[in-house]
Amino acid sequence: MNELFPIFLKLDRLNTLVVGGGNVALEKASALLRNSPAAQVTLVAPMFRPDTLEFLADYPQVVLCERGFELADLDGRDLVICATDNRELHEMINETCAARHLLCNVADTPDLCDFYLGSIVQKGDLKIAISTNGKSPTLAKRIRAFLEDVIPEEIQEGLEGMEAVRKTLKGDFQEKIRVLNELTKGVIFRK
Ligand SMILES: C[C@@]1(CC(=O)O)c2cc3[nH]c(cc4nc(cc5[nH]c(cc(n2)[C@H]1CCC(=O)O)[C@@](C)(CC(=O)O)[C@@H]5CCC(=O)O)C(CC(=O)O)=C4CCC(=O)O)c(CCC(=O)O)c3CC(=O)O
Ligand SMILES: NC(=O)C1=CN([C@@H]2O[C@H](COP(=O)(O)OP(=O)(O)OC[C@H]3O[C@@H](n4cnc5c(N)ncnc54)[C@H](O)[C@@H]3O)[C@@H](O)[C@H]2O)C=CC1
Repeated sequence: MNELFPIFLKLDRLNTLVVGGGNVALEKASALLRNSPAAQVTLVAPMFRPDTLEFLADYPQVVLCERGFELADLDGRDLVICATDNRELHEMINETCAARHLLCNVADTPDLCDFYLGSIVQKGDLKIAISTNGKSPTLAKRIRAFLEDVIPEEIQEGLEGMEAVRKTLKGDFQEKIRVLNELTKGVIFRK
């Protein structure tokens, strides 16, 4: 059983630190910023790869610190993602995060993670996060591609229509639920 609890974070209101500036850091930073383009992200690393710098150039709010990690880098953070090639550093950061009640993800090291990143399907306002409980990120990627394929682009019109109806419904909560259930009965996934 997958016991992970999924939530959807507002990364523009949180402060995220990515430790590292190489390939894996780019993967994690792009997962953050493609989902939340206004995410407040700081990266710290003595070396940033050109691909990383090129990607981050589109996000002017992102802060880069070109030096090794320092403990003070954890001050004021909400989330920390470790993506260097230094396992001991990751262990130290992970322990410090635990002591400070900071949520920490260590790329490719499930044992040191408080949370995992998921595979994300995006269609307008619809977002689906997929987790395989760490069993197979590759299978998660395949499932994402499948869902991207089968969910129609028109889902956005459906969502906007429902939002409009929802705003017009006044009064009794139970009645509201009844009307909304009725309206969505025949939508896409007919049983
Ligand atoms: C536990 C977790 C922790 C975390 O990193 O958050 C984790 C752990 C590990 N990943 C590894 C490898 C790969 N990861 C990917 C890809 C993704 N990995 C992601 C998440 C997660 N990866 C979390 C679990 C998510 C879940 O439950 O499903 C995704 C979904 C999200 C993201 O990272 O943005 C993103 C797909 C995004 C997309 O495209 O949809 C690929 C495929 C590829 O790149 O093509 C490979 C190579 C092939 C393979 O191994 O499958 C290894 C072995 C490293 C080694 O061999 O050294 C470990 C460590 C281990 O398993 O022990
Ligand atoms: N590239 C990949 O897709 C995969 C990588 N890995 C492993 O993940 C690790 C990272 O891989 P890459 O990102 O490709 O390496 P990389 O060499 O591209 O990046 C490593 C980054 O860590 C930074 N770093 C090193 N010491 C630091 C410190 N004290 N403080 C802050 N930053 C520091 C470096 O400056 C660099 O930016 C490696 O151990 C690699 O074996 C595992 C599976 C796949």
